[in-house]
Amino acid sequence: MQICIFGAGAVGGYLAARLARAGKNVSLIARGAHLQAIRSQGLRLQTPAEDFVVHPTASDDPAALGPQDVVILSAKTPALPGIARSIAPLIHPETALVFAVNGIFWFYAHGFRPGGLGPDTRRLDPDQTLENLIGADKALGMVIYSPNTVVAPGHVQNARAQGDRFILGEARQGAKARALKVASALAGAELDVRMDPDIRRAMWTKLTLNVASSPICCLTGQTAKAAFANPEIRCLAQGLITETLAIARAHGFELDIDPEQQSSAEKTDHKPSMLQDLELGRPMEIDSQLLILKDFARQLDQPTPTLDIILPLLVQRARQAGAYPLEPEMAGT
Ligand SMILES: NC(=O)C1=CN([C@@H]2O[C@H](COP(=O)(O)OP(=O)(O)OC[C@H]3O[C@@H](n4cnc5c(N)ncnc54)[C@H](OP(=O)(O)O)[C@@H]3O)[C@@H](O)[C@H]2O)C=CC1
Ligand SMILES: CC(C)(CO)C(=O)C(=O)O
Repeated sequence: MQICIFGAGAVGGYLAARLARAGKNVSLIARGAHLQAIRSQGLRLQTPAEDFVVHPTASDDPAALGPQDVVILSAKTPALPGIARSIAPLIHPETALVFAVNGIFWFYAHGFRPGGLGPDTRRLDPDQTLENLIGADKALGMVIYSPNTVVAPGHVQNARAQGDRFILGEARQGAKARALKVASALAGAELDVRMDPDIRRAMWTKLTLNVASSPICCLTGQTAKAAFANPEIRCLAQGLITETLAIARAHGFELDIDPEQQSSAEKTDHKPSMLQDLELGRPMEIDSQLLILKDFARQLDQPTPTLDIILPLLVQRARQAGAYPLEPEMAGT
């Protein structure tokens, strides 16, 4: 099985390091100083429990790697259309394309109409680049519980001693052939990969973490552990989680999540990936993690009073850092 990690940054680097150490046939698409470092010194993964270096093949040119059985795309969502435009050399008719990202998957609405009403997901693939160049039939989603940071070129740090896990499911409701193939490709690499035929439910569950930690950590400049130690901020986090649970419920997903417990779930000193992007002035996932929630809510006339306060502040902060476009966002904030 040929596995390629496209976007071998924090999460992709974590996966690539574990797969390479297990002797899997894994290659990476990376770029810039990170690529140079991986080529010259290898890819280093440091966790609270271990620290090791692997030497997988790495390139910035998909044509140099050729067709793959599994491609894991683990870049920030604003980068996905650009990746789709360059990915053709990695794909053969049976390739499984795994979107290992936070937020609402771009393929969310594909073939899925709870209650007959399909949510409007245009914000996630506005030019339909992903739909046209990849297509939901080949796509899988991966929900990630693994806090990682690229701390220097070629060097990924993981903040959790144990408990990292990756949930995998196909975009197409009821399909499982590709998911089985990916799970078997990833097996035996010290990765806790679980298959879930209802990947949208797993996605909503994870989003109830990001909906609070992403904006609050960006606005405070702190980790979730530090920011949520303040009871008033924890209360704000619970408001965001409660609104997200209501949106999920209205769209057909009743989640058994207690906002109070969920707002205390983050116990590591990890800076959320959105805060990492803000600090580096890199495109932030505000559309796919947050603004899309307002689209979903508006479609069913649901109020989102807490999101309505937080999101304009976050967008303003992101624009000031050059990490979000200046033009008005599609559905306003
Ligand atoms: N980091 C974390 O702890 C977690 C992240 N996630 C989610 O996982 C996904 C990936 O996040 P994360 O790993 O943090 O992201 P990173 O930014 O660390 O890594 C993405 C990598 O993709 C590279 N990339 C982007 N576009 C291209 C391209 N066209 N060609 C080559 N390389 C490219 C980036 O390069 P460059 O830097 O040059 O742009 C970067 O190295 C996100 O959806 C995030 O929300 C989920 C759980 C935890
Ligand atoms: C690990 C976690 C949950 C932290 O918020 C995350 O998803 C991220 O960093 O984007």
